[in-house]
Amino acid sequence: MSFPQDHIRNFAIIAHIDHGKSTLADRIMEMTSTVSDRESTAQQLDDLAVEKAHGVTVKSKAVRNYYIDDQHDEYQYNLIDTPGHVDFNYEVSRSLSATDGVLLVVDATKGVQAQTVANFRLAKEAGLTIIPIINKIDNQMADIQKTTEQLLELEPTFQTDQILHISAKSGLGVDQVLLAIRDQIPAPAGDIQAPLTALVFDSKFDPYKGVIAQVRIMEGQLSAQTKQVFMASQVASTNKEVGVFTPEPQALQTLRAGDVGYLVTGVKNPDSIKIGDTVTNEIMPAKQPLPGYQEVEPMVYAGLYPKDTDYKEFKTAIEKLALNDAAFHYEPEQSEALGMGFRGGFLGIFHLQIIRERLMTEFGINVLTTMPNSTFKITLKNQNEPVYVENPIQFPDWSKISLVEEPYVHAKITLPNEMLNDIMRLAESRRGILEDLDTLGSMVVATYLMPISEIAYDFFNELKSVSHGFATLSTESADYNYSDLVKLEIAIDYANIDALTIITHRLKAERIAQNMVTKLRDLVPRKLQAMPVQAIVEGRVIARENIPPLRKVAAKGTKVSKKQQQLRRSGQAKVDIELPQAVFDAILDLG
Ligand SMILES: Nc1nc2c(ncn2[C@@H]2O[C@H](COP(=O)(O)OP(=O)(O)OP(=O)(O)O)[C@@H](O)[C@H]2O)c(=O)[nH]1
Repeated sequence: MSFPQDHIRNFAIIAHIDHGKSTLADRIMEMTSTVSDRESTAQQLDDLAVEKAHGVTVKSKAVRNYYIDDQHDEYQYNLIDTPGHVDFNYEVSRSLSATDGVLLVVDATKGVQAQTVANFRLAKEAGLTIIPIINKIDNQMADIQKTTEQLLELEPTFQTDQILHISAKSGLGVDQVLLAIRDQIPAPAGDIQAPLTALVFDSKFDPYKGVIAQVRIMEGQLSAQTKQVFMASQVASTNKEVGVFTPEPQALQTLRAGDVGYLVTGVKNPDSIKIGDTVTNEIMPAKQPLPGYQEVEPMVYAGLYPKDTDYKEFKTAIEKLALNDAAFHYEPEQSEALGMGFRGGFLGIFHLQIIRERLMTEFGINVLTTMPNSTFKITLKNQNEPVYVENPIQFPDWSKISLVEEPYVHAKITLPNEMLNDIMRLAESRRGILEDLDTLGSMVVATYLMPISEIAYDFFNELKSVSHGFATLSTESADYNYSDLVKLEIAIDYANIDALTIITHRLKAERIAQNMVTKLRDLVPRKLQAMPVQAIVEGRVIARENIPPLRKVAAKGTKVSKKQQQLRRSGQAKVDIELPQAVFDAILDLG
């Protein structure tokens, strides 16, 4: 069924974590009879197994709903679900560009929180209509007045009587939300007769259908079985099907300007469709692509190695996963200790965990991940042009280096006023330099210049724990800056273990080295003879422990000769040492 544009609304729900976004989405789907009561299970939109396990929404999705208003007029409501975790901010902005307005949901028992502020800013920057909603008014702890004041501090142009009061749980007041969407969010613009431009805002790989893209049609129309071109990647194909999620996929003849839907691209290679690309018609192409999304740059890199899977199968899984996740980058890598694998690029540690779990749940592949690091910019003594290194193993010998720089970010931390001192201490311990301090009612936005490597490890979790979940973080890349970094290598039984090499700040090297050797002593599987674990920086052993032998009395003749030691160090004689994931996990905590 085709809808006139003025009967279409495209919107998203944004909120701080746990403020009730998914519950409201469920209720809207129920009340627009998209999903019948029978089908309704808790949190319809979170269908990836990982999302269930973490209780957060990882991938965006658009669902078409049909709303019949008080005048018995029928509207098409396209609801785009957005993720909540800070690592996925890029997905929020991407989903927002497919909408014309947002529902800003605030929990009445918690009030405006950090992610409320951060998401509000993203929506405002995108020029979207914002409908403020206070949720959980059924809860005894609800403080509607205070929450209203905080919303007015956030946006003085909000009118008190326009702020909606609801219980997403019981459905109370949600009818007013449906009316406000009709009355306040603008209908999509876009000429149906113009050449096609459609924005790809998400995509995934289906083993039977190939690449399926989610698109917002900006201009023109896209029909089933027509020839289309992806303007950035220059891939042309005849699509197999177009349609919408209701939330089950439902095929349609045509998607028109203003519609949000899916496109079975007819493309088999997961690599060739990029999120942010513009789809146009091959016969009547658009002159210009839409302004694309920002290329998402990884913040951290780590090695990914299959534990008991064939490399080819692993490679296919990685390719499919990357298609579904524009922020995940990868390239082949080889390690002496771990064999063939990939160097993955991620937005942060949480993103890395998600990828690891998705490989397990969606592909049944168990992977081992090495210590994450950021990119290093190194100027060598005899060269002018710097080299960029993403893998600690390729970090040059210290004697050849004249300057090491690492990427910094502007880290914007939004937090309640009274926590400022604690957060400042935390940021300074991570080499943060305060750049800006901005007050927004009861909240403060502190901006720090910080090395990505300091944020990549566990900064977000620490921030959460120091602020009891009240602070949020968003980052924007800054330039490279000088850092006194050193390469810390680990040798077990005199053999360098490449996968354990890390780059760290000189002032932290000794503490980290001592922690590493202590953990390795306990975690590396024992052998018949005792084995030394050494941490080496710039040719010097700075920490050492012994892995005890399996039995108290060492077998005779297992002592390693000086010559043998030398051969092992230079990699000419291999030692067979098993590295369980526990080793890498333990070292991850060292930050
Ligand atoms: N009392 C009450 N509880 C609610 C209401 N809305 C949501 N909740 C509860 O609040 C919790 C969080 O709700 P969700 O809908 O999962 O929150 P979310 O914002 O989608 O969370 P993320 O997906 O993790 O960002 C759940 O336990 C809900 O049952 C409400 O109106 N009243």
